[in-house]
Amino acid sequence: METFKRLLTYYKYKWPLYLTGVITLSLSTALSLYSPIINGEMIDYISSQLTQGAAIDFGYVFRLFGIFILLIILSASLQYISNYMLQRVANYQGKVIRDQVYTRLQKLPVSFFDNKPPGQIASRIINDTEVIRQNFFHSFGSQSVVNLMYLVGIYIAVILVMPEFTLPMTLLIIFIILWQVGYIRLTTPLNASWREMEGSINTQISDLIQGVSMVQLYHQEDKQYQDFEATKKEWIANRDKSVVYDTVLSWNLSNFLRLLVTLGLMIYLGTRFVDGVLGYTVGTLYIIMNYVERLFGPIGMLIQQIVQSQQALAGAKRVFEILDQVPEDDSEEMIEITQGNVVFNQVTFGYTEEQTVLKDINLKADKGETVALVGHTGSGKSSIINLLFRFYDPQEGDILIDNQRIVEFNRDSIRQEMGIVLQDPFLFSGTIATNVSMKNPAITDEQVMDALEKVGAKPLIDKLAKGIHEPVIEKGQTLSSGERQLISFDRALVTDPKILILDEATSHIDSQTEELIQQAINVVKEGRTTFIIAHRLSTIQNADQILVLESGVIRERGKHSQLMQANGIYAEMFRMQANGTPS
Ligand SMILES: Nc1ncnc2c1ncn2[C@@H]1O[C@H](COP(=O)(O)OP(=O)(O)OP(=O)(O)O)[C@@H](O)[C@H]1O
Repeated sequence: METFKRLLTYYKYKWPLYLTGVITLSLSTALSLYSPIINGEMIDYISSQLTQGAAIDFGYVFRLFGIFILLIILSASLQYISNYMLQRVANYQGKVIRDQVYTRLQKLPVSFFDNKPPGQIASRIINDTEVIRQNFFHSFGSQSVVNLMYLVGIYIAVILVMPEFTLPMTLLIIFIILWQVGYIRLTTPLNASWREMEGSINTQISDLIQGVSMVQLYHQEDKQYQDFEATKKEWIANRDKSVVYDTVLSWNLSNFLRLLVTLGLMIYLGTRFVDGVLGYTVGTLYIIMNYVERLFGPIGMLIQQIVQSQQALAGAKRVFEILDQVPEDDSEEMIEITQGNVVFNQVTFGYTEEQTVLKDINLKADKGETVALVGHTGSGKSSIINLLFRFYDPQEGDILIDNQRIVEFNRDSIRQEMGIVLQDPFLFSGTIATNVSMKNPAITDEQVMDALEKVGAKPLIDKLAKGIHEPVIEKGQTLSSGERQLISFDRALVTDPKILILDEATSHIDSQTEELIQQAINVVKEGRTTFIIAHRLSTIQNADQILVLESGVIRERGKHSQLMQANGIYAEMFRMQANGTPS
């Protein structure tokens, strides 16, 4: 009920248009329901004239017929206009809810996305919001209003024409409502698990698309297909069950009731024959039969719409789960970074309470210095950077930039002064230029080009037909990983950050590109505080400090020569790499 009420609050958007749509629709319904009365009058007039042997006034008949046609045309036109208005409202409401989910996702802490498959989240934005738009705002919010009006209109009309029908009709409607409650109770859990399964299917497909090369490389096709098949089977079983409920309980019910009511009406009329004379005119009979016939259409559709609204409610629950996530509370205070001096003071951190990932980290990196973070996989190198970016905050200790505790400052203002080059840089759809400038209008093409030249990427641009305006497709898969890195160096350079993070910038590339990239690193490092996460120790021999991490603790620190002299973990890693054994 909470979810339902919350969806209703979306009617605050475009409510004047919605109201106009509903009023136009009421008019259309009233006209449509009035038309059989005109027909009934025409039938009664003709039959009474015929039985009395009197002449038929065709002018009168045509007038009635004309009114009937006019009513039908007017009603259909008004219905078209109201549909248009209500559909527009539904589209707008759908857009609002989609925007809300999207902007909320952007503001959520990075930790929200830990352990959440991207497919599941994408499914909430795309599928669930679409089901809400279609099944609730459009189908339930507007179409069911049409049907409800029809129903109420017919109810009132029948009471006026044949008052003795009030009780049976009321009982009929109560019966349908009770039937619905039972039906909804049966199908709600089914619909909820159906939406979950859709999310799971999305995840599997997006995993396949993103990791297709790995799947083929490791011959995982069959295994992946089996997993997909299992989810699909569950999905089909769920849908089959739902189809059984739908067919047995909804449409068939309405057909069954239609037969029952027509039969009841016939029996009742049979009892009304007194001395071979029926107490109603032929016109009244026509009106009653017409209304009874029309009654079932809206009931059937209303049932469908209630069913569909259940699917929308299941989707809405999942969407509201995201909307209810509390965005990170962020300080309004903007940090001012002029130097980029970084200090970690007794920092202890874990992603979860149970696991400490970094313990008592102390480090100091001044402007222009290069600090290399070294350690086996999982030792905590990236976690240090995550803390510096304020993707997470430490449980203990302080991180300072230019002597300011970063937890006290606005996250964006901190990140604005940081540049990052990842080992497998993420390129967005767009062009090379937009990937460098990150769509910042303040950055001109000349600046982009200038930065590209500085990092030695000019030859790459020269060979592209459209230069820096060459489209980037499929996350840059048409470029080599070295080329992607050069672009991301450029991205880092053009924003002129005070602090630079290079994440394994020299892995996975041939020696020629490595040289190019090494030169690019030297250019972008100039005058900035630089953190390098490197596995290839040969590239960090000139670093001002090398910190050797092991299980979240800094075990060794110093320059390359000092660490080699100490003959500890670093020296062993270095020797192993020099001998060609991976660390
Ligand atoms: N988002 C996360 N949620 C929970 N645990 C995490 C998360 N990210 C990393 N960890 C854990 O924290 C520890 C340190 O990981 P981190 O990524 O900092 O290591 P790393 O030294 O950068 O490793 P690599 O060289 O493989 O990138 C690991 O045990 C890892 O499993």
